[in-house]
Amino acid sequence: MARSDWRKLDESDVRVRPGKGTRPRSKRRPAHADAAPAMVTAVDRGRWTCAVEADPGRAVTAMRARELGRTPVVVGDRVGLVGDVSGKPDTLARIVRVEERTSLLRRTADDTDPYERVVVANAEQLLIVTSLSDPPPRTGFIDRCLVACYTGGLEPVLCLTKSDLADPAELLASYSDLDVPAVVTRYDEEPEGLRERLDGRVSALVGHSGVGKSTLVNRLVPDADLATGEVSAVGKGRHTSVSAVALPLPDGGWVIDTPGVRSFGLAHVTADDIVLSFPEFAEAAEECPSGCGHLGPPEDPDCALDEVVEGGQARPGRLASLRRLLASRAGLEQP
Ligand SMILES: Nc1nc2c(ncn2[C@@H]2O[C@H](COP(=O)(O)OP(=O)(O)OP(=O)(O)O)[C@@H](O)[C@H]2O)c(=O)[nH]1
Ligand SMILES: [Zn+2]
Repeated sequence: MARSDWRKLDESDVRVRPGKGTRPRSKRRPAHADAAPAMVTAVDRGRWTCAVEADPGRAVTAMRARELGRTPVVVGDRVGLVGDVSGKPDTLARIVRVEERTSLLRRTADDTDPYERVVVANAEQLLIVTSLSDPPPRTGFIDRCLVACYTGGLEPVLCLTKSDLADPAELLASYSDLDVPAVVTRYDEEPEGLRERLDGRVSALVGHSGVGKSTLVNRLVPDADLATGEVSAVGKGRHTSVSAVALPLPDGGWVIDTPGVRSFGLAHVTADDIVLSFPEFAEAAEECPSGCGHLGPPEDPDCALDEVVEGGQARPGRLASLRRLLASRAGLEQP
């Protein structure tokens, strides 16, 4: 899959190599060469929970070193830790380094939070959890997730739940032209296909309330309730974690649950960003008039993408799917 130039989306989110800025190198910096590599698994009010690479079972609580300034540090970030990394009660390590991110998943701004924020860094794939019935699937949501994947550098995976209630064939058919991998699950069967997909990888999960995401997470991660309970005990009760949390899979890999994430910020996404994820159309898009939205006639009568299909270099279904994604982005711009 061609990667779009998602790194340009928002400089402030991606300024992840501290030390390159205006701040002079401090004398202490060389000591950070042996900072312990770790991954952020949870964030809660100025404290970061990290899993040390050498011993992933050890949960280390850390603060952000002053020299990092306001560099955002989110779940999935690969960091360097110094200080007390024993993970013993009442100890506190310091995050002195944040590695360059390989992917970004960004949340839409809402009323309580006027800024778009990175929710998860470095996830390799996004599991788009959708129930086949009760609640019925919403393709608009799926499409927006796909755009977030293509522009954020994640591989999308459709996870269709509750197949005991409805046949997945129709929904699968409507995504077949996008070549999105899909797994189908039901709660009375072991999710073996899903386990295989997740094995050894870092995967974020997103889905609307009621689609069966908790049911899945509990199945995949024994003691998931326990793990989330620990980090979400912020006066709201054990199971109301509101930010992403990474949970270790028993055989290696992580699932990052994203409670409360209902959609993704597409405000900075351009039509070209999306087209770049479709290699067969990327070149033709350069022939389009500037500012072309690539929707085709009547909106974009001179769009060059139709010629790719007419010339037999791409399936018509691919262009239709691409344009459906483009339209879901364009729809956001209307009041
Ligand atoms: N028929 C059927 N019901 C399911 C399946 N998976 C989950 N459910 C039911 O769907 C409801 C919602 O499941 P949850 O796992 O709580 O869904 P969720 O997406 O985590 O929703 P929230 O907890 O609200 O975030 C529950 O009543 C589950 O028992 C399934 O495969 N088939
Ligand atoms: Zn065009």
